[in-house]
Amino acid sequence: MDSSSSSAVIIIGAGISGISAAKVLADNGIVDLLILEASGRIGGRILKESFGGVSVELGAGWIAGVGGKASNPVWEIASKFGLRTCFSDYSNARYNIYDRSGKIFPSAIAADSYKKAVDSAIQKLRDLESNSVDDVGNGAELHLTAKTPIELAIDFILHDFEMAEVEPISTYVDFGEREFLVADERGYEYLLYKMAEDFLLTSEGKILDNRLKLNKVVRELQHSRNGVTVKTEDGCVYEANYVILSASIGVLQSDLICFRPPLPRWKTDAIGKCDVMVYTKIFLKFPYKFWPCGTDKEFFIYAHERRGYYTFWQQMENAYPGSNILVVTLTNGESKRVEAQSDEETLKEAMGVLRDMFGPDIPTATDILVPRWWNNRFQRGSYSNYPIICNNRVVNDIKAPVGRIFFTGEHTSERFNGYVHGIDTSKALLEEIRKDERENESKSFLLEPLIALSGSLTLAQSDAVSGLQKCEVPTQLYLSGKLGIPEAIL
Ligand SMILES: Cc1cc2nc3c(=O)[nH]c(=O)nc-3n(C[C@H](O)[C@H](O)[C@H](O)COP(=O)(O)OP(=O)(O)OC[C@H]3O[C@@H](n4cnc5c(N)ncnc54)[C@H](O)[C@@H]3O)c2cc1C
Repeated sequence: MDSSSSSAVIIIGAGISGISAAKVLADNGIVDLLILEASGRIGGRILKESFGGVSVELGAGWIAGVGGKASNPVWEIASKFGLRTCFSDYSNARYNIYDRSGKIFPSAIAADSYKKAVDSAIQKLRDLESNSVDDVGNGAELHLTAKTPIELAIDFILHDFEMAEVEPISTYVDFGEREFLVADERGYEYLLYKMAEDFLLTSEGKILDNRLKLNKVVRELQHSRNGVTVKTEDGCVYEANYVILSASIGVLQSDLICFRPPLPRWKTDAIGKCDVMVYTKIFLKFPYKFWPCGTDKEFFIYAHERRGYYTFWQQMENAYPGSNILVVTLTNGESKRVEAQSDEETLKEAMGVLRDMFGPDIPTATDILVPRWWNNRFQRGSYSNYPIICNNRVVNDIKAPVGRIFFTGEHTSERFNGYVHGIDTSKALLEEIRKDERENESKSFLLEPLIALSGSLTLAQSDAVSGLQKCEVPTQLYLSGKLGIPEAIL
């Protein structure tokens, strides 16, 4: 067991943001780091699992935003390491909408319903914008008028899926409107291992570096102007000058990590304002295909009077020919409901829906996989869901440091929250450390006579001397926009 080891920086969480933060620090010569990860692996919400003979992505599955003027950095890394991907064409989904008797809605009706839903949502969005309210809910306002099964189904795919027509999606705006599904046996997480290889000791695909500690659940962060003490569930204690916390917004909203002293009110208020989206991909394996195939049939939709009831389906034939796998996506309330029931019950419901669409004679799935992101105490949901018209202050407060604790993770990115890429990493901390070093150099020069004396002082007195090398400027100055991050903490 580690007892009270000390590092320059402790990074909590080894998802994409924790690993990229560590890489930025290491690339800049800060190698005295420690990564504490609660689970037994790196990757966080980038997670593959073997299912039905192939590798499926339970978390992030798509590289969203490709083909535009600017290059998507995740796409660049994926291309560099030869990750196998498959283009996803959502544009036909609206022409594959099934009613409960298995009939496909005529394309004219589907197109018309789709246009009406988009127009009405855009109009409502404009109304909300012109009301200049600070924070406007998470989309519920946009879909109040959907009533019939087809309207509800379209509404679900417009809002619970990102189909660019309604809310401008920053990944599309910045990087292009194409999306590629990762279909690689090594998984999306392979990119993380390749990133880690650059700065951690690895051998044959395994990370051997003892600066990465798995199964270390951080339960307490005790912080002061001098540093941070990190306590883990197994009773270990680690000291650091700084901490970077990459736990998800759902975890920050839970009581998993206790802060001593508690986080200030502006911080907890901001954390509380961000909604958590639950997004669940349920995988079903069949003995043979009974659904129509082809590139224009990759996605299909089930129109039911209950919004989001097994609405959005994807067949995996384009990604993995011959795999005979279907994926259905549930969100929020439906996700939580399904997480709480047995997989047998979920299988029964899903088969009921498939039999509505394809008739009573289709075979029952031989296997089912139901991820449980909501009930995972290291995730508590799938990704952050900021209000549609959001005062930037909320995101800024969520990412602002508190003393020596810095925050990173998808929820701290103004433009790309909810996605794998664009995550703010440790550049702010890096500047802070550099500044700290410069200040310490000049201050220790000035304090040399005092420090020389400290040999004859009591412990408390010498602490006070080292305390003289620090000064505190309220983090609120950072928040008021008067200071940048480094100035705010020093
Ligand atoms: C179902 C699903 C589908 C998605 N689809 C896409 C997609 O198609 N495209 C896309 O770009 N993005 C997608 N995302 C979002 C994407 O996965 C995330 O934005 C991204 O992976 C978040 O990375 P992160 O490092 O910020 O957080 P995480 O990956 O959650 O990393 C945080 C890490 O912190 C650890 N941790 C938490 N608490 C503690 C603690 N107390 N002590 C120590 N460690 C702790 C966790 O175990 C975790 O490993 C999806 C996510 C989900 C769940």
